[in-house]
Amino acid sequence: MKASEVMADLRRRFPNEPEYLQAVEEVVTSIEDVYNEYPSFEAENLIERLCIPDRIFSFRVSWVDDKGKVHNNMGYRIQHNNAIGPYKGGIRFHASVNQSILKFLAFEQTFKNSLTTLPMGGGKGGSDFSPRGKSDMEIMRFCQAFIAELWRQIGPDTDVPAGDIGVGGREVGYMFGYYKKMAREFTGTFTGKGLDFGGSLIRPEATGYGNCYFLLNMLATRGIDIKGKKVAVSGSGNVATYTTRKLTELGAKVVSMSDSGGSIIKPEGFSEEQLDYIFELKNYYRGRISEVAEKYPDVQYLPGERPWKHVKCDIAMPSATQNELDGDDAQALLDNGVIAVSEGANMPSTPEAIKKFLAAKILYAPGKAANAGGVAVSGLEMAQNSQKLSWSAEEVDDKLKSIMKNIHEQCEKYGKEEGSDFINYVKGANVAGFMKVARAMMAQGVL
Ligand SMILES: NC(=O)C1=CN([C@@H]2O[C@H](COP(=O)(O)OP(=O)(O)OC[C@H]3O[C@@H](n4cnc5c(N)ncnc54)[C@H](OP(=O)(O)O)[C@@H]3O)[C@@H](O)[C@H]2O)C=CC1
Ligand SMILES: O=C(O)CCC(=O)C(=O)O
Repeated sequence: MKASEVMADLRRRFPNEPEYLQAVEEVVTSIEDVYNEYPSFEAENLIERLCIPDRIFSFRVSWVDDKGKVHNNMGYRIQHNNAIGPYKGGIRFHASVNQSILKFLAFEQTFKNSLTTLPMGGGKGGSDFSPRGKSDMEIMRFCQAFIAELWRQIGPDTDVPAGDIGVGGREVGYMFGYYKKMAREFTGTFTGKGLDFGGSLIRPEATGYGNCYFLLNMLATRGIDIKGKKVAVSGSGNVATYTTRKLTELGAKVVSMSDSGGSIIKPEGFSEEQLDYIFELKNYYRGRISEVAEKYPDVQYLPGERPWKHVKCDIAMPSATQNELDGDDAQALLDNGVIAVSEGANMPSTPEAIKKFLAAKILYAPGKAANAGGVAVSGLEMAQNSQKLSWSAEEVDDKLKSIMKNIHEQCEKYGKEEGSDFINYVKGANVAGFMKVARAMMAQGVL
């Protein structure tokens, strides 16, 4: 295959799906050489079958708000690839959700899940419904209406959803409850469930903690200690807040956080009290990040800004959303001496930013490797559910550490540049993730 021809064809067929095309281009470009070493791949047009999702469900979700007004949102589930296990991936509720965004996420998820070494295929779903400002009853009615449409397409061995932006424990609980009622079964069809009904210890922490474990593995390749390092984090949701918890435990200093309204910065690092306040504000009270600066005068709020250009840091961990760090942001980080970028979010760096990080040969980990801890612990939750057992927090955390170490090793194996010590984690993650899925697809015939 020629990556440029594959992309030209996909651009012609899916012209209005920029995020999907962006995610696919990165992968096809990185795997082009290895793909061409296996003529049987091309003979079975594997690349096209891998890039185009197995199927897409889209549907209207009608629900009634607290005042009796009827709203209609769009709902989707993308079942991308199940060569190595049931479709698996989160559900996103955010006003910006569309088919292109979910197709990029489902595509990325396929390679990420492969990297975990657990038997999970790739999928993603969601809705353009925004949970912000909605009451618990409105959220519940929306989740029930969403699952009323989707429940027939998912199941413990078919497709296992979980959380993502705008979907946390509360939403998973409502969706699981309604699924259970419709399907008349109590199985592990969702992960990220409450601990009282089949959830796994460490699942809420897993994406943020896993990213820190991956970062430690990267820093170790250059003999760098994380203690005292300044870390710019973006976002203030599930991934970002557990990232800052682990960073603090490891002795690093968090110098920024953000939400869709703007960023907060503190060049010498937030205190533990401030980070605890942010954790509660965002996870329990659903407040705005600007409130932190109102409470603490030594914290600066920058409305409408992303943190990257505004505060010096050694390490950046973008943990909010896609394309939140562009070429100019990357240049500012590099000018300020950044040594590592480890992505908590999915595809937060634009292609221009990635090019700059790779050219500067800093430690740069793409989301599909660095944030795989979340779905990995989801895979462990599925294993516990099918065994009807719960493992201790220590056992799950140990498994998470060893999965992240293994992902790092796979990236090193496929991404180390010849004649140098530099590891191209983008290439490493894409090739390693691809090879396992490709072998499984070849063994199963043209489907
Ligand atoms: N949850 C998980 O287990 C995993 C999540 N991820 C990825 O991590 C990222 C964060 O997810 P998660 O923490 O779960 O989601 P949350 O909903 O818990 O938090 C999302 C955070 O990002 C901010 N944000 C969302 N959209 C935008 C936007 N368009 N511009 C600026 N800020 C935005 C939100 O701000 P606000 O509060 O204003 O909306 C919030 O601070 C996503 O890319 C997700 O796909 C990856 C692997 C696993
Ligand atoms: O836990 C999961 O199934 C999915 C997590 C997720 O959405 C992701 O890895 O992007």
